[in-house]
Amino acid sequence: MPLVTTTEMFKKVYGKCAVGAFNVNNMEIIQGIVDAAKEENAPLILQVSAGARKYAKHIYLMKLVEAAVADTGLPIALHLDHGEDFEICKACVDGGFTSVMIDGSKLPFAENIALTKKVVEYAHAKGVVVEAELGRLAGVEDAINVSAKDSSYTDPQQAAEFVHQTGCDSLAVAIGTSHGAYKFKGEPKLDFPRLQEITALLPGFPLVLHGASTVLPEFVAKCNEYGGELKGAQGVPEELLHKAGTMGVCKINIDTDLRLAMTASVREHLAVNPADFDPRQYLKPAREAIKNMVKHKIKDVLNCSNQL
Ligand SMILES: O=C(CO)COP(=O)(O)O
Ligand SMILES: O=C[C@H](O)COP(=O)(O)O
Ligand SMILES: [Zn+2]
Ligand SMILES: [Zn+2]
Repeated sequence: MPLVTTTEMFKKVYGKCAVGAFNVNNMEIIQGIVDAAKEENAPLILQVSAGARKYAKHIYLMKLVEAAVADTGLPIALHLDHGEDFEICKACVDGGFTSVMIDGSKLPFAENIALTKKVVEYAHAKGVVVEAELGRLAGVEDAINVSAKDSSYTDPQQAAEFVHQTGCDSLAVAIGTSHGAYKFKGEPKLDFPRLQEITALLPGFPLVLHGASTVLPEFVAKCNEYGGELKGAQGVPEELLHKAGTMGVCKINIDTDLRLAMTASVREHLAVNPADFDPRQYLKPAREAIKNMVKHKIKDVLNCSNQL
């Protein structure tokens, strides 16, 4: 089984649930994630950021992901996360990725369209699919006023126009999520009426939610218990993610929860076993922590077990 694109996965899950897209940076992270997906018989997207490519190198990540496919037999999509220009998208298309994101969300509307279109033309000619982004995932504060929200959240009419003009295969939307471990100051909220409007204007079209980690309290607590300093960390509640998965969101991006699971495990292990110095002693439980967390996401939050 070669790497696959997301086209068939998204068709299969549309309106029912979302596929988990997990950021990968090294072998233990990849192994923890794919072992979980294998046990859940779930579709899977592994994504690589520009930072991950720089840290681990394209070829190492590529070979590790190919090894994961050979080892598990799972249909896995390999995706570039937040490609910021044509060149990095081209490098990933040419380098064996099956999906790329061109993130022109910081550009004016017309420039975002032009850049996305250019990437779509190049990628589609090589059988690679393209995720684009419209709207800004700024940190959302409780007191955000309506006009600030209107200028940063995805405008439904613009979303429809953007998709028709660019020919992109999926679209990341801004409805209240943000990247990292500090997503909300007050009560976590997503703009579901806005999501509903976008879905109504783009029926059957796959939407993507970035910044969708839950920032699981058990990992935050464990980090803090063993010397960490994560004060006020808060993510997207699981039931909101589950709901988004029934409203046209087909891909849910998770990175922070992987980082927290791994760091909590390493901190605990080294605190409890101060004499240990073999990396395998602390990376093995860290890999296991990632696997258990990802299984929980797939099964209980995204609801995409057995969707192959
Ligand atoms: O959107 C993401 C990667 O593109 C990750 O979001 P989190 O920071 O919420 O995990
Ligand atoms: O959206 C960002 C992802 O969490 C990737 O983060 P990174 O750029 O630090 O690898
Ligand atoms: Zn973005
Ligand atoms: Zn993102």
